[in-house]
Amino acid sequence: MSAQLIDGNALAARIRAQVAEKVKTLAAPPGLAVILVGDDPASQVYVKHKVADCEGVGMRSLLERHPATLSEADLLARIAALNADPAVHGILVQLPLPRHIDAQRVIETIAPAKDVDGFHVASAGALMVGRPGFRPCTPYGCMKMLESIGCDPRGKHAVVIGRSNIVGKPMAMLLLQASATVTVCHSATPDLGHFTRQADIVVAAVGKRNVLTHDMVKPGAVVIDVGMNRNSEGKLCGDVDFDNVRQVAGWITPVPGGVGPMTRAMLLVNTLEAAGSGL
Ligand SMILES: Nc1nc2c(c(=O)[nH]1)N[C@@H](CN(C=O)c1ccc(C(=O)N[C@@H](CCC(=O)O)C(=O)O)cc1)CN2
Repeated sequence: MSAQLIDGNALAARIRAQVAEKVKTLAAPPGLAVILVGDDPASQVYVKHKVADCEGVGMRSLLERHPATLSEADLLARIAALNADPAVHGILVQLPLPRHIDAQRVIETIAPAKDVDGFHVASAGALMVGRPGFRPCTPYGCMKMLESIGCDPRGKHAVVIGRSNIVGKPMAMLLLQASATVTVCHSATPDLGHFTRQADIVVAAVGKRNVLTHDMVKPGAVVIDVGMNRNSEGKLCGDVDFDNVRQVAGWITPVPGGVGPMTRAMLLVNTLEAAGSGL
């Protein structure tokens, strides 16, 4: 039997519609500043979508494009100015940044109250101790996808493949907070399949094609694919061997059309929250 698809495009559209309804009730539209440094082609596409998403739900967006030669000091000065601007509720700096800029220092310069990416150490700390705060958009979107199919992580074994600060670690924390038993695997994990075969929920977030194959999945498991890679024909694909894993899994997210659109939708939810309103 083939797994059921978790349609990220459809769920994201529903969330955007809810955000748009909420924005209409506000005295002033929430404002999101999006900073792009350099000309990475994928980043250009993502920020274009983010700006369009804002407009689609009635939010204000402020896109700042800077050349790859922008100095770190100048970028920090721009963030300080946006921190002080009351019309800007959320600030995001598109990653990756050029090598000469320390991304962590940049993130730490964003006012925690405007950290709609949820990458600031204050947001990460709040997540760690279970306090309210901005949740990073990708793992937040993955949790919404689980909720949408009625998958309550409580008591389930979840395996997260990947330990990045923006996906793997916060994903593990969110699943733990939802009372899953969580295993985090990574590049130094021997025999990855030993762990994933025990999982009711697998989240693959390493950025490497075919990290998860059908023999590594428990029948009926929920498989969430965060990967964003290109195959040998240049086609977008995830970390999961989709065609084969879908024969074993119970639920699976596609790439494209899965986690990506949800990442963008949760950015809108965080921006709404930064403007003082929740869904
Ligand atoms: N400041 C940030 N930088 C980055 C983040 C982030 O959350 N904040 N995450 C990723 C990139 N990313 C968001 O910025 C992102 C990637 C992909 C998608 C998406 O919608 N993907 C589509 C396919 C798009 C395509 O055709 O290329 C899909 O999966 O259907 C949204 C957001 C790194 N940087």
